[in-house]
Amino acid sequence: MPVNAKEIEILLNRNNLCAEKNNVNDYHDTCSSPDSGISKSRPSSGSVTPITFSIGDHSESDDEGDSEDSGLVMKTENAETQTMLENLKISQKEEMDGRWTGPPRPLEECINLLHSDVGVKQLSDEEVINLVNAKHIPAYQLEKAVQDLERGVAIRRKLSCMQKDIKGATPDIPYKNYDYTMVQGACCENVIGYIPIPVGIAGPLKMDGKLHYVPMATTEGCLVASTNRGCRAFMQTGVRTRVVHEGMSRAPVVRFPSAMRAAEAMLWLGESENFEEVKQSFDASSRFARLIKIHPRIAGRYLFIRFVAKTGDAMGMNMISKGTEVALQVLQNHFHDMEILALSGNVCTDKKPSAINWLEGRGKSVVSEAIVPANIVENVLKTTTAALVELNIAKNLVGSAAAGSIGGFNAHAANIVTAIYIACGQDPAQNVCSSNCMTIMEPSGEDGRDLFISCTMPSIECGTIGGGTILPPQAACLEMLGVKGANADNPGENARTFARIVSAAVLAGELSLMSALAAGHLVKSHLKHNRSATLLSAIALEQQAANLKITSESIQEPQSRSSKTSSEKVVQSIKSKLTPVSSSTILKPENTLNTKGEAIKRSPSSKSSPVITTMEFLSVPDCKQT
Ligand SMILES: CC(C)(COP(=O)([O-])OP(=O)([O-])OC[C@H]1O[C@@H](n2cnc3c(N)ncnc32)[C@H](O)[C@@H]1OP(=O)([O-])[O-])[C@@H](O)C(=O)NCCC(=O)NCCSC(=O)C[C@@](C)(O)CC(=O)[O-]
Ligand SMILES: NC(=O)C1=CN([C@@H]2O[C@H](COP(=O)(O)OP(=O)(O)OC[C@H]3O[C@@H](n4cnc5c(N)ncnc54)[C@H](OP(=O)(O)O)[C@@H]3O)[C@@H](O)[C@H]2O)C=CC1
Repeated sequence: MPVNAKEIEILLNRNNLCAEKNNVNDYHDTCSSPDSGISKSRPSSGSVTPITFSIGDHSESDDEGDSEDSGLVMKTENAETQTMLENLKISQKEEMDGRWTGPPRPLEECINLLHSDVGVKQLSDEEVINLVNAKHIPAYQLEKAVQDLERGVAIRRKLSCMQKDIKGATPDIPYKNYDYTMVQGACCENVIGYIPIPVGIAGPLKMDGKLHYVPMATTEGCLVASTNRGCRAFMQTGVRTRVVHEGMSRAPVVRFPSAMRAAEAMLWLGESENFEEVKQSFDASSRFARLIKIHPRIAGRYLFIRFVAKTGDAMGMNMISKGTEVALQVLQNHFHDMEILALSGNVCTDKKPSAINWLEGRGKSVVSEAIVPANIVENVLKTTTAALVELNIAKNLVGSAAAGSIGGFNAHAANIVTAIYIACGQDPAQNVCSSNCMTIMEPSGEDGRDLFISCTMPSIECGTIGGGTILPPQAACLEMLGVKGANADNPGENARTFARIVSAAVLAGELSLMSALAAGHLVKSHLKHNRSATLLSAIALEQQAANLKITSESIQEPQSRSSKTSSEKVVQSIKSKLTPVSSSTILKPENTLNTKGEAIKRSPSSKSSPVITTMEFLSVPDCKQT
């Protein structure tokens, strides 16, 4: 179908909006939001949807967003615009090849096409949406229905844009050029895109004689810099690590007719031949999961049976859950009156704070240590061993005890664990127990000016295969650490190495943050690395403008959608929209208050020129200080 001028205008406007918001739009919607050009139109006959999207004739559009669109139409004389139009024509034609571009056809016709062999690809997005709304396609199975992963995601975005509450948000969530084959059936459902998170690198981290570069995905400025400084401090002497225990756990809750009967089952599990019988079934469920311990805990008629298993290179929750289900069948063969209440009874304990993981361990239990020479403590960390040791006792040991902490005898292990977990495709919810850590610092060397530091982390739940580790960017981060996937020669070795790296990186993070706290540098460093100066100066300008009572009409929505993604644009738009203050809006010097609410006395020079223009105001250096 030929592309008409109105459509191109609308597409261009959408494109323009996206580009304005993101500067890059190759992974964004060009047509996903009513705000960005898709209009409501009356449903055609056969359609059951109260609101539909029209990609065809927009002449009848009554969308309230239209006026916004028309205000943004670009002049076609512009050469750059012409090129964009041509590109859009081409891309639209490619997109439409073989797909219906006319007004939606009757529902019955679409249903027939849906169930035909080749027909589904011919349905327009609008027709697919009609089928979803008429409950012929579940919205969560769009990818399967249209036999195209990215198109399925794109249509779901259009559907979600129809929900009033979220329609404005979706275009800022990228979705294009992503490998959804890895996501389907493994990592996420009802997909509408992905969230890009900045990934920094800390290192080299010298650990057990090898250098590692540690990827960390975070939005907390200062965190990577801090961990990097810790790594730098370890460069001379290195970090030593050891995995001291290994075992993932799953603890179902079962119930018996009496507490005596529950006790009987508990004692039965303690017999070695019975353990062997259960283990045989458990181990048969996987090539890598190996039951090493059963730890039952009784509470009246309830029995919590904590199965502990090695899980090779996988974090192992799916594997161990599968094995546990089989093992429970064995137990039920012996105890017919045993009632299985749930496969997880919280004694596991997964993704919740608990003493049991802190005491018994879960996943990999790792200890790491390093000695930092006095000159490094003083020159790189800007503090002293004595100050660090004293602070560590006061904060990480006494402070955490005073807070009633379980496993939180550290400064910020969770920061490092979570950033590495997100980068490396771990289950981020497992940061809860994986961050259990006790940091110990002691004076070392002949004069006690060197620092001994260690971190003990009993429950690092991690893997290098399974879960999110299969996604290409996350797998690349594991690759950077040399631990991607299964270790063919020695299954489990990659996951153990990964756990050691996590622990060594935590050691680096602990050392650096504790040093910053001891030196009184925390706030200074976070104000430098952890606050958007551009955005804040834009906000400060807005506040200044408001304080100076510049007419509200002269500042039009500085935080409007089209400008909020670029703080520079906010500044620019404020600058461009601020007009010189007319004499009717001149501020009397005595009406101008400083931040303490006191009247600001103007200098004679400012008095001699009573009309303060906005540009003058913007150039006043003090305006940053609000
Ligand atoms: C920010 C620093 C590192 C500056 O530290 P500095 O000593 O002023 O920096 P420097 O310029 O002298 O450089 C020293 C080394 O730091 C590294 N470094 C320095 N700058 C960078 C950078 N931009 N990017 C990457 N690496 C950087 C780098 O390794 C460098 O060595 P070089 O390579 O030059 O020989 C320091 O002040 C610091 O570590 N601050 C602590 C920040 C921190 O740990 N934040 C974590 C979050 S706090 C929190 O969330 C938890 C909390 C606090 O609530 C928990 C609690 O209750 O305790
Ligand atoms: N089910 C649950 O209760 C929970 C699940 N999760 C989720 O579980 C997922 C992770 O489960 P997990 O069991 O780790 O991973 P998977 O479910 O992906 O299982 C690992 C798979 O890798 C195979 N494998 C191949 N080589 C190895 C090797 N060297 N070592 C170990 N396994 C190998 C295993 O084989 P084989 O089939 O022979 O075992 C198994 O099929 C994550 O997405 C996480 O978010 C998180 C918490 C709870």
